[in-house]
Amino acid sequence: MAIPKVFITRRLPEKCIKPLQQVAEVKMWSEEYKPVPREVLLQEVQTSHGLLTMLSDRVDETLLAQAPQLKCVANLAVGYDNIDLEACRLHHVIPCNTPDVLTETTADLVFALLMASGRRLIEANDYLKQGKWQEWGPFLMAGADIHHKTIGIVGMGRIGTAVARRAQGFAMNVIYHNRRRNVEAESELGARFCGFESLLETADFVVNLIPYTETTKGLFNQNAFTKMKKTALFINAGRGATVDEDALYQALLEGEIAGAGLDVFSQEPIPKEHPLLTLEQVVALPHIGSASVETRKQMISLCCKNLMRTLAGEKPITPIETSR
Ligand SMILES: NC(=O)C1=CN([C@@H]2O[C@H](COP(=O)(O)OP(=O)(O)OC[C@H]3O[C@@H](n4cnc5c(N)ncnc54)[C@H](O)[C@@H]3O)[C@@H](O)[C@H]2O)C=CC1
Ligand SMILES: O=C(O)C(=O)CO
Repeated sequence: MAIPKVFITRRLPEKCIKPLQQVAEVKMWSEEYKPVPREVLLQEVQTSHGLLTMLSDRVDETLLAQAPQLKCVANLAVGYDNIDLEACRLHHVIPCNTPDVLTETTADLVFALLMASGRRLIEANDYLKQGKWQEWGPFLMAGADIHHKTIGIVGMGRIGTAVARRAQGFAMNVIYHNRRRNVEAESELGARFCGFESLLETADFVVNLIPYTETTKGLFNQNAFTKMKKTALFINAGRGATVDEDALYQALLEGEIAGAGLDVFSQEPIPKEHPLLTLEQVVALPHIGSASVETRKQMISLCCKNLMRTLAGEKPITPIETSR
C-alpha cells in the first residue's frame, strides 16, 4: 500500500504524534477545543486509512459507508458509546480504545469528586473568596464524613476496582453492583456484591462508573433516587446518559438525596443555564476524569500505536473488547 493516510479529529501536540507521522501522512483538525464539523469529518474519511477520534465524534454507518479504505478507528477514550461496533464489523474496520492507561488517573478524580462533594470543598472555597467568611462557627460548611462510610460502586470494572482500593485506605465499607462478580475486588479489597436496589438503599456514596449502553440508558431514574438515603451523595463519572438528569434535579431539590458530584452529562458541554448548575449541593466538572497531562499523553500514544499496528497489518494492542 502507498503511504497510508490518517485523520486526527482534534489538534494534538506534534511531539505526541511523531511516531505516527513517520509511517503515515497525518492530517489534523486545527482546533483543540472545538470538535471537527461533521461535514469535514465525512469528507476526510473518504480518503483515510485510519482515524483518531474523540468521544464527541460519532462513528456510525453514515460515516463508515463513506470510508472505503478505512481500517482502524482509534478512540481517545476507554468508553466507546460514540462508536457503532456492528457497523465497524460490517465495514471491516477495527475499533480501538484506551483502557488501563487512564484507570488510576480517573479513579483519583472520582475520589477527589467524592471528597469535594462530601466535605463541600467548592462551596467552602467560593464562600471564602466571595468575602462571606466573617467568623468561625461550629457548623460552618460542615459536610459528611467519608471515613468508615459505605461506598456503593455501580460498574465494578477497572476504574471501579481502583476506586475501591482508594476507599479501603479511608476505611470505607465497599459494596458494588456489576454485570459479573468481581472476584479480585471481593478477595483483595473485601468488596461485597449487591443487587442494584440494595446498593442504592445502603450506600452513603453511590458512585456510577458504568458504560453507556442500551441497557444502562437512564438507569439512575426517579425510582433509583427515591431508593437512596436522604443523606446519600451521588457521584457520576461514567456517562451522563445513564442518568435521568431531570429526576436527579428533582431528587436534589426535594431533598431525596443530599448532593451530587458530576463529571459527565447527557449533553456535553452542559449549557450554563442548566438547572443542575444552579444547585449549591452539586459539584460539576467538565468531563476531566482522565485529564492529567501524563495520562493524556499515554492515551494519545496508545491510539498512535494501535493505528500504526493496524495499518501495518498487525493486531492492535487494545481493540475494543465487549465481553467484560
Ligand atoms: N469521566 C471520565 O473522564 C471517564 C469516564 N469513563 C467511563 O467509565 C466507564 C468504565 O471504564 P472502565 O472501568 O475502564 O471499564 P470496564 O469495562 O473495566 O468496567 C465497566 C464495568 O461495568 C460493568 N457493566 C456494564 N454494563 C453493566 C450493566 N448493565 N449492569 C451492571 N454492570 C455493567 C461491566 O461488567 C464492567 O465490569 C467507561 O465506559 C466510561 O464511560 C472512563 C474513563 C474516564
Ligand atoms: O475514556 C473515557 O471514556 C473518557 O470519558 C475520557 O477519558
